Amino acid sequence: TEGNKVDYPVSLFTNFIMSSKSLDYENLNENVKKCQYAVRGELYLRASELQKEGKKIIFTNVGNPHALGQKPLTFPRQVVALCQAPFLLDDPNVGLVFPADAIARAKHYLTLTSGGLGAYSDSRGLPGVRKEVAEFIERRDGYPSDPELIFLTDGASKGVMQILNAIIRNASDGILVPVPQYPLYSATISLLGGSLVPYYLEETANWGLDIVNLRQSVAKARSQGITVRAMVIINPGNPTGQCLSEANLKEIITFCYQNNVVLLGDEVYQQNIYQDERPFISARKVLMDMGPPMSKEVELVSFHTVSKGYWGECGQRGGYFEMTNISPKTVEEIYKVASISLSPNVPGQIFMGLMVNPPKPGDISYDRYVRESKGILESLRRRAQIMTDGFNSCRNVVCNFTEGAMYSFPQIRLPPKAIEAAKSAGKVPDVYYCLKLLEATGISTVPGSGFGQKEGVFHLRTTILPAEEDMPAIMDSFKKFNDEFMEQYED
Ligand SMILES: Cc1ncc(COP(=O)(O)O)c(CN[C@@H]2CONC2=O)c1O
Repeated sequence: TEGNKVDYPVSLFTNFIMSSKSLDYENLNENVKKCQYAVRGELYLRASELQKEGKKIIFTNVGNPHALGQKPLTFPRQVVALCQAPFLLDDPNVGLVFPADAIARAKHYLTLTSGGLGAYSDSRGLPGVRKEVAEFIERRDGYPSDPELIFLTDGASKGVMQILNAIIRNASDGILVPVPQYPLYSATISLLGGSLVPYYLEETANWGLDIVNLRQSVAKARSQGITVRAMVIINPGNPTGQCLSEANLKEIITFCYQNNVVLLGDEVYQQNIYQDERPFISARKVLMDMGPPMSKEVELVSFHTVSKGYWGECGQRGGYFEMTNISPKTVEEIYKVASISLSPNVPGQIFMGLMVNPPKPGDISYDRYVRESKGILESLRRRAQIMTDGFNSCRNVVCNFTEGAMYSFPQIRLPPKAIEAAKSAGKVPDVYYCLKLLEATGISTVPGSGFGQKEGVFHLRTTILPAEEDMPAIMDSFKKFNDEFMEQYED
């Protein structure tokens, strides 16, 4: 060296400049590159670009009620506000702004935490809130529930990922997923290097589950060397909105018992029911009703969230999963992995506690809570009907009624010339159609191909969340676009 100048061999720099960087795309985990999540995919990105260019966009791609104007329920926000700012509780005028039951509830939750909302909780969540969830399940199903088998999570998504992570060992492990499916499942299975085993819902049977198709899917997977380990049900369905009947659930539980498959019951839309023929019944209740051996043998994990229902508190990231007939050693392992992330977010946990244990008759806040929640649910039911009727008024569109959840999933019959045009544009037909819809009307949807669908059949998914007063105009705008599209491409 001369003085303090260090002469490095040129090869070192050459290597440095020539070799790609660790986080360059080509060096990424292949499973990361493989996974897809259409709900915030190409259409959403294009809609965001158009919004930046000043176009008015109606983001009906995500089940995100507050982003579309739904007001939060008052009581939970009062309680969590006081929990977030406990110094307000010391203000002599607090009772002038907050109702006594909200004040009392906030004080209760603060005693459950170990130092307020800023402190980590147990990795499974606050025991006091897990107890509230267990009591909710007992009231709902009529069977005891153990708080020790309930883990609170940052939204149901994280719970689903934790459980799939525990199940999937390698590419030979198959997970049965309903198609059309919510792409949290396909994306997570890809990310974890497992195999998705599709079972097709029958659109002409109101997206009913066909047990024969289920058995065929399993047989095909096994012939390919796949071990089917778990079965996902989404009830009510996303994107399809169907509600499973008690008979369906009995068939599914029997199937899981006969095939030694763990049932993953995604029940995040259990509050979102828009018809009376098939009210929500939990997989756990049906399992317990069936009695031994199944009620003792069939492994079940049930998921719930504060993001849906008439709460719509998506951003609070509150969720839980409950484990039934899962071996204690496995529960410990799942707890061990949960502890890596230290703690689910505490405000989200409190929202979960409030959702499963809302104001009761006689409470000061009860009337307002019932008025607000009933109002939201009744409006969602009306919007589901407006949207279904709007789609079915178009000659090339057929749409099953949204029995539950918060989506409409119409089938769009595309003429050959449109399919040709899509091909020339290098797009999947329903992506092409949804992009044209977006450009013409600002309505941002998700193409059916993002959820999986039968070959040669095309759909789009939209939510029933736009404000009720805007719904007729939105459906008129859709109908106008669709009629013009068909004029252009129909033979
Ligand atoms: C069936 C299903 N399970 C789980 C989740 C995740 O919920 P968390 O918010 O609790 O993680 C969603 C969210 N639905 C997405 C979000 O909005 N639109 C959708 O399709 C869902 O539809």
